[in-house]
Amino acid sequence: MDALVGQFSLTGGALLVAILVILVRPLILSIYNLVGHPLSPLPGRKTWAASRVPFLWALIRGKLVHEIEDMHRRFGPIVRVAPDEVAYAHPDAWNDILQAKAGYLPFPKDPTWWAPMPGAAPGLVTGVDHDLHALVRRQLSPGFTSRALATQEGTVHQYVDLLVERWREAVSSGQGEAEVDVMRWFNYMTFDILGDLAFAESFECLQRSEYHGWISLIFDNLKFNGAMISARFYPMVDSILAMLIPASLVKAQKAHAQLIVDKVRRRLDSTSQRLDFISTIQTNIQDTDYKNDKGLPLDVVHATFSELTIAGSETTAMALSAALNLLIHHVDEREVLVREIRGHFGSYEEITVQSVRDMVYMNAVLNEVLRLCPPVPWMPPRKVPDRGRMVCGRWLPGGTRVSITFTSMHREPTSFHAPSSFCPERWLPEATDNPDSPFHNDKRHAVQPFTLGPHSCIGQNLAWAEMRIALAKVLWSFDIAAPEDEKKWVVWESLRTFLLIEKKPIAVVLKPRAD
Ligand code: HEM
Repeated sequence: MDALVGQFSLTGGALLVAILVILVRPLILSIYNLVGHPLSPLPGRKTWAASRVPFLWALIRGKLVHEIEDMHRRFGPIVRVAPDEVAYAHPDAWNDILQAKAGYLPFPKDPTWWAPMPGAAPGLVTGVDHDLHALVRRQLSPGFTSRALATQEGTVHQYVDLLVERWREAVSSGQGEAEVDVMRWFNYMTFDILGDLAFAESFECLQRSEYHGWISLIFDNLKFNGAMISARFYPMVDSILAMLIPASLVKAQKAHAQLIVDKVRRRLDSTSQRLDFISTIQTNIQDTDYKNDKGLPLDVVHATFSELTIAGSETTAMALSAALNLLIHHVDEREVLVREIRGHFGSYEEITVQSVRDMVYMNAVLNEVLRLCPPVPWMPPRKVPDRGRMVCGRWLPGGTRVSITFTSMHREPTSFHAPSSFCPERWLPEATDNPDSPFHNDKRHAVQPFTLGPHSCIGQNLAWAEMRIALAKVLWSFDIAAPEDEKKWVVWESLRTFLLIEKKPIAVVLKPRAD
């Protein structure tokens, strides 16, 4: 009996200790985070400073960028958003975090956010190792130069023309007008272009007027991927979540990984001489350890091309969808742009990469679209190197996470006049050159939708070419308007954001141009 009582009290004692550890440890940690942590003096919401939980909860609900923007408006351009993380809406942060400085490398990517899923190989985006990233980037870069773009231009026209043709068909079968979901159609177009330039075979979305299964899987799992990454902060939750992944999803993911492997193999086996994304690395692919060899391991190539397919399609489609969504509701700006496009060209065929490049108002519109609706909503954290560094004039200890939400940076009231309004004129020479313009003092360099430094967007030349050509050809061909039913109108700011922005139909009414 005594032994039984002893055993009970031993078990009870152990339980008590366990409860104390589970409950009291986080409490003590939260108090330390609030009053004793080196980041304690920074402004922000106390609940977010005390624990990582509110941050992750906001991410899982798709509200992270909205909540952080709200904090910036209340507390200023530098806020503490988690016990060990600071978010910036101050323009100096771009250079301080992302650019190399005398004797210093830029801040490395935080592996908690950026590293590949367990068992997966790293690629260009998930390559947190500096040497690996530099090697992949060096090998891919020749496929993204202006010279390469000149040879790739025909592919861009091919799919933009197919989009315009599909929309013409919709208008004629709709007796002179059609309502289309431009989000869906621009995604068809950009994925087809990317597929062609990366693998020499399109995803055939425009031909079939539907998403390829590979793309649907990515879009359907936006929320899930955010949750998976959030779980990395809590190893126990991470392991449990890994066990809860439905077998059907694991199977679908494997099949889709295999699809990229097959596409890469077919492209490598072909004798094509064109300058696309793979041709420049074709001779350097090796099945060896990259540290001891100049070649790229094949699994790194697979991971890179999988990442490239998403990074190079979804983003440009988002920008174009946002552009039309703004233009259907801003009649004056739309009329100026349409006049510029229709006055500039004698025919549809005259629209080329070269001829659209210097269109002043179109560039102003697109810059303003990228400022208000950045396709990549959030730059997940970089980490301050071990010995600590200055960011925006303040010392941060090594290991601090630093991040930037583009919408907060791009709408910071201390950087922009009328920060939340659609004003393409802020980008025109009249604003930059004339001290009387209300936009003269705008900090335009705060707008960096492609970021800066060695990890900045490798595809920005192509993105600009696609955006300008597609916008010019669509507005050359059609008059556009908002649907009459206001329930179909989309407020961009209300879209949820996981790691990417959620896809919602953006309805636009198309008619053949009247003039
Ligand atoms: C409007 C369209 C686009 C926007 C706004 C955009 C934006 C971005 C941003 C913000 C990054 C992350 C940079 C960082 O972590 O510092 C990025 C990276 C990247 N983008 Fe884009 N992008 C666009 C289009 C494209 C296109 C068309 C391609 C390729 C065809 C592309 C390929 C990539 C790749 C491969 C990376 C990773 C680069 C690296 O880590 O070295 N993007 N992009």
